[in-house]
Amino acid sequence: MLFHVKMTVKLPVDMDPAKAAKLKADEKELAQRLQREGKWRHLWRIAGHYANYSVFDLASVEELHDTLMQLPLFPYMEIEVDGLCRHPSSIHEDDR
Ligand SMILES: O=C(O)C[C@H]1C=CC(=O)O1
Repeated sequence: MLFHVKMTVKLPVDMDPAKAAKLKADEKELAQRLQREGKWRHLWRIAGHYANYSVFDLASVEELHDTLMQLPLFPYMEIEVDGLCRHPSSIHEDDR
């Protein structure tokens, strides 16, 4: 199942810079592992915002929920999710 996810990161302005740096490093490590596993298919920065548009390819809504909750930055994110399905006019057979 494909999911389009918008993540907007809102770190507290008074967060300890070392704590913020650790959270970002841990987030990057997990994000790159999930990309290597084929679960996090796209990761795009939204220009001008500390936010991203992502596409996840996961087995279920439960797996999406668990994956998002594992993200180190999860407590500091606003997350919007849309489920995706194949468009009847799409010419790309590998769209799922
Ligand atoms: O920077 C972000 O958009 C937040 C988050 C998503 C992946 C990652 O490495 O950090």
